[in-house]
Amino acid sequence: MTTSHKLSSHLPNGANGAGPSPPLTPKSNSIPLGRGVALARPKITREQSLLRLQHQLAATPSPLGKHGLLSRVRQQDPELFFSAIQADLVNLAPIVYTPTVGEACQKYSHVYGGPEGLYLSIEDQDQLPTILAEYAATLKHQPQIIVVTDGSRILGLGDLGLGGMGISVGKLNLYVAGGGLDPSGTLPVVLDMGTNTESIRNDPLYLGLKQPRVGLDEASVFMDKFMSAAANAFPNTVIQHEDFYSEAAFAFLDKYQNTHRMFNDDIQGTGSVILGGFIKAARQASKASGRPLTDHKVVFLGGGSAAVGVAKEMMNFFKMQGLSEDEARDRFWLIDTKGLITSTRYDVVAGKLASHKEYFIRKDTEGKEYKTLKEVVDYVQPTALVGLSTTFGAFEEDVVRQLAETNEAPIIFPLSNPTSKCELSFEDALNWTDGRVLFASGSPYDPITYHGQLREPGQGNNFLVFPGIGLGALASGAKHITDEMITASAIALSEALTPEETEAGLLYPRLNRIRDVSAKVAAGVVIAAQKAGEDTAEELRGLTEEQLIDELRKKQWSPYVDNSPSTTPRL
Ligand SMILES: O=C([O-])CC(=O)C(=O)O
Ligand SMILES: [Mg+2]
Repeated sequence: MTTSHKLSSHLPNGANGAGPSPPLTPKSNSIPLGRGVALARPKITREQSLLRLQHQLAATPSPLGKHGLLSRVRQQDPELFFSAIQADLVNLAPIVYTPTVGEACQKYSHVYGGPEGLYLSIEDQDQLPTILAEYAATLKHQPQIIVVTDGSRILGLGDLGLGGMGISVGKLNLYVAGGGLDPSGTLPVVLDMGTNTESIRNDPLYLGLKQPRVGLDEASVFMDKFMSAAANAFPNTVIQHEDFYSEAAFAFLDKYQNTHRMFNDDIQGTGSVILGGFIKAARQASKASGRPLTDHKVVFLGGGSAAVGVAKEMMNFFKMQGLSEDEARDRFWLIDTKGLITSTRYDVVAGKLASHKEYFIRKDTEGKEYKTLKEVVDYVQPTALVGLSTTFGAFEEDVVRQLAETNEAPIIFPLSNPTSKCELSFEDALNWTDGRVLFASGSPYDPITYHGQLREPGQGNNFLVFPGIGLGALASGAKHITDEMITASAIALSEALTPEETEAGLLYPRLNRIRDVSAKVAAGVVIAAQKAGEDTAEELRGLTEEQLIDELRKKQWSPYVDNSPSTTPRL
């Protein structure tokens, strides 16, 4: 076997990526270490450090520049980093997370500023147990959440190979900022199996394997080795799968869901957050139209892992209204790149449809094919349109206007990320529906004053649930993350809005309450784990939802507060 790196090349400096790095030590030709050195440094308060960082951010014009600045701060001083994020989450989430994190992944090898987690190459797959055991031995605190990607489908930006590390780091930042996880309990991982993006392979600065991505069979062998090495080295960890291409995402979820404590954020996290938003939107729309909740019809543009995952999760809405599984499935129409997925379409007849889409094949189209979104909307007359197509502007004016003609309150969720892939902007959505739209996008849009009224867009991004799912699984000591736990996270999210937020017509709680929201979602997950008999945390049994939320809230980590694991059990 060829080994391109030494073992140590997998290991980040000091602790893990988001965890504390060792203090900077002076080089040998500078003043030697000692009390005198400390006295000879400027005396800086935390407030000054934070203020300086805020000034530097304000003076850095580009979002990517701000992202780079914050990444460097996170590596040197995580408490300062997280205090800055907590002080201004609404403005900084789009910098450390979607949409800017997408650009950071695209340019990862160019802006690389040092290791941020574990970079595991398929060439070293047989050494994974050693690599992870050695890594575990360097840590003071074991990781609690691992986010792992193979970089094969980063947001809607395609195969970015090793650059996918950026998304693992970004997700874990929100686990800390939004969920209250201790940063020393986070471990970002990228599995490098090559990349199918030629321009990346040809880039002299590219840090990953310069070879085409291995096929699913080889990837599965590597994945097996990773999952078992990770479970052995870190037995209490929750593993979040992120941004694997659809086929791999479904295959791995299917394989590990019942054997490991894991979930797939794109299939299940996105599914949950959209179910949560749809529960609110469908109620509002039915109130406006007077039509029953079971009458909603949902057209999806997109047939990837997120689309199928979301549609399956949204079926729970109809089941909650008493529909059977078949009746619930019947409320969905999925369109992929070849049009509406029907039983008579040529690739379906030829048995060439990707297996994850089979569940949603329409059998009632009587041999007719519907190629475009417009044709499908004409045919179905839906009440809701969901976009997971990664096609910018795909919800065109005529389609949106038509939806507005047949619905008092049209539900439109253009969910593709980042903003450069979004199907419809908030502004167009308002203008083309006379302001009647119930809107949620995956990436953030600013509020807009429409006809004198301030309108706030929903952001149906999985960050509203994945920290709660991970923390709930962790706190309950659940052996696995069941479908019921995922659905519970969606229901908890839909119940997390304050009366004022509901009154303002919001579909999701405001981001500045993310810590409360994550605790509420996590409590829902804990209760579902207890009901399913999956939990092992006996001390949480018998607590009410309110008591659970209190417990979880108390354990949330904050910068500069000594809630280290030695004194307080961590989440
Ligand atoms: O990262 C995000 O913003 C949401 C997500 O998982 C994706 O788009 O793949
Ligand atoms: Mg994702």
